[in-house]
Amino acid sequence: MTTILARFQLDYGDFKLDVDLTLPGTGITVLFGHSGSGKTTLLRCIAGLQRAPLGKLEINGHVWQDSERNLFLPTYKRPLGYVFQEANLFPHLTVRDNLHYGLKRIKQNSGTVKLEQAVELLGIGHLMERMPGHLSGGERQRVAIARALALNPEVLLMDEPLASLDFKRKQEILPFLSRLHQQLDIPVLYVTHSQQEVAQLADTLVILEDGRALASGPLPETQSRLDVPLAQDREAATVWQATVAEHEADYHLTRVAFAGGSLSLPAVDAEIGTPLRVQIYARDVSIALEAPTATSILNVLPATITGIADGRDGQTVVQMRIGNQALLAHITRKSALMLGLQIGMAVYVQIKGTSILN
Ligand SMILES: Nc1ncnc2c1ncn2[C@@H]1O[C@H](COP(=O)(O)OP(=O)(O)OP(=O)(O)O)[C@@H](O)[C@H]1O
Repeated sequence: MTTILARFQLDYGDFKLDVDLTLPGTGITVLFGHSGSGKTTLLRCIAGLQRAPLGKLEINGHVWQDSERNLFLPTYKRPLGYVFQEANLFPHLTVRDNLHYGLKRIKQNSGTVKLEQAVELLGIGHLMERMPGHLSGGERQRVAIARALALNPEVLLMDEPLASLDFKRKQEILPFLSRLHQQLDIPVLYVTHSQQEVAQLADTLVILEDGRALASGPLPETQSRLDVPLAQDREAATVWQATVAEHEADYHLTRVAFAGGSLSLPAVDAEIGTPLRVQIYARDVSIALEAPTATSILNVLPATITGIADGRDGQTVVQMRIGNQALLAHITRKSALMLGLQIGMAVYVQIKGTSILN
């Protein structure tokens, strides 16, 4: 399996970047953190737009930087796509010409993504003869992403590509981004400070703070780590990858399977086997010591407590595992004491609500 090794040390005076990351060579890795945490600086180091004095970067086994050997591949020699916050299309060229621009310098048909496939994936076939000035912000950004993909990159770097769009446009474009990682093998490094984008897109999450990686790993594990601030947040949630297993038409329900069992959800219009992302807010999870026998809640699952921490405002944050899946619960401190919750205890979780993200 391909991996991305990224080790950088850089000093701007007030700000220092110091990261040592091993990231998967597939799927979407979200670089998440507050403004000023170093997300863009890290992405620029990976692109070679910023040269970290101490740095090692290896993509797919190819070394793009190794300061010990004084090796630094300039940006134009790095097979990458870069999507910025603003689409940066040439205003005097049609969408078609924008897409073809830059293709001349790369070997056609040598890689995994063809221009036609990028156009199809981003749903922009009907826009090919338009000028950028006649596109919506979301359409412009889709063209910019297709243009980056058509370069056949070994890695796609995206720096807050939705930040300049309003809520409605963001919602329009997110499904296209989800499709990228379902249908392409290119690793995507995606910068955002939006928890919603993390939930909808991330396979791997890197949490940056003050130029350092506080945590890095698969999304549900990283979201539910008790030593990073996300788990304490009022909007704390865990996102599970699941697949549609069965439709219970009489009840208007769909059963989805995940690594630790199955969940009943309000009916989903999707074929059996369709992958789904299911978000479970920590506030929607309650805990019982015995299997509740009389309850209206459909999703009751056996779990093991793996961590307990104080939360805000009289809350306790409980980290659990259900099969291979991590889950967070926010319960009152009083309930945690009354139940005598401890690490290693076998409990039952009741999930009051779920939301489907794709
Ligand atoms: N060329 C530079 N010279 C000096 N300081 C810089 C330079 N570029 C960025 N910085 C500083 O480095 C820090 C990290 O900036 P960076 O843009 O990487 O953060 P970010 O997490 O992407 O923030 P945002 O979400 O606001 O874009 C900031 O304090 C910024 O002011």
